[in-house]
Amino acid sequence: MTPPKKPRSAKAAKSAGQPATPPALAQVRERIDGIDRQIQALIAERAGFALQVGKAKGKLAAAVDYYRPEREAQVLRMVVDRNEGPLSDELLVHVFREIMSACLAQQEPLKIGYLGPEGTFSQQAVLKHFGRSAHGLPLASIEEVFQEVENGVADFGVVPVENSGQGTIQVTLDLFLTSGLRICGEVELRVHQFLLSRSGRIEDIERIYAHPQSFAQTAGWLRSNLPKVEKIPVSSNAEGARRARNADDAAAIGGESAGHVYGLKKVIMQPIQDDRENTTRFLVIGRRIFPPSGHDRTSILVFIHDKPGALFDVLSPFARHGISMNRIESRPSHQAKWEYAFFIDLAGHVEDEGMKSALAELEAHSASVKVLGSYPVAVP
Ligand SMILES: O=C(O)C(=O)C[C@]1(C(=O)O)C=C[C@@H](O)C=C1
Repeated sequence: MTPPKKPRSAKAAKSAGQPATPPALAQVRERIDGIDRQIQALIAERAGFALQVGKAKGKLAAAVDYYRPEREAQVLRMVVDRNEGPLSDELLVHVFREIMSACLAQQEPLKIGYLGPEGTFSQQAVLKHFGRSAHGLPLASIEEVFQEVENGVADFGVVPVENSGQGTIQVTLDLFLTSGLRICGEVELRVHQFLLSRSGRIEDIERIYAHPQSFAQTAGWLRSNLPKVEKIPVSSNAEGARRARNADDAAAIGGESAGHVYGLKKVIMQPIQDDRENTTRFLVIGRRIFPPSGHDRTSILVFIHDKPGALFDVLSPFARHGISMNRIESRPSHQAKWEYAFFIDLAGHVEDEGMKSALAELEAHSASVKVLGSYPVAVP
């Protein structure tokens, strides 16, 4: 989380209307009530304009047609640019996402598929990106998330693609090899692992349930603090929390929301993962590519044959056009022996002139190129 911002100076604080000595509590609360009235009236006014924008888009079939991720990203970037504190960028972005989520849901809430059950980090990523007014659909697997977006049951899906400590989630990349879906957004989620149990008392714990990834992310803490406790791997952290709910001597490892959903207490108030910066990147998948937001990323898939200089031919058009590459990952193509697919993330949008030229040059050299999507870079 970005640290809360302080007013720039004593002068700034004064001009922001903060008096030198605090008035009595009742008076301050009166001021707060007045501000709340204004905020509420402004939110209602904003919701009215959002409805008007909706109408201006013409008669559209469903909520998915009103959704504009590029506009949402621009709104949130303006929030960050205006922020002079004392609240953090992350917190203000969260508040404005919720307002936009509610404004959009006035037409009809978006339906978002994710890897369930409830309480997973994927569900947290859905809430972070689409807000609480969207309707989450917990699904059994990442494959099912792709299927339900393909067949229109879900408007969008949210799938994990990489973790800062554990690397790529290969199932997700491989699904793009055959799917016709597009990437419409990305979400970065700071992953905080908590030790959760029914009693909340560390001395009661004799066994811990968790997904193997969560055991890996907390291995150091467990070695130092609970070396003798039995570790039982399960299919998801939410499943571990479900099992821990039924026993006094068991605990689970998982996100804060798994604790809420399954009624467990935090045994330790702080997260217990070894890497404080532990972050997972998720992709938003949908059925189309949206226009540029002004700060975008493009993901492409390039199929090449194993021949000398093949990788050089893939990379050089982007270098020639001054396009930065953020990530490159290779996977067997699953189409022909010794044929590879390169997943490449580039700075910019497919509608940019430089990107168009680079992609045209690339197509002339490689077996085939598939644009997976152009989407706004994650806002905090
Ligand atoms: O600007 C629009 O196109 C809107 O529909 C308004 C609005 C908003 O609340 O700001 C709502 C939903 C869209 O996803 C983007 C923005």
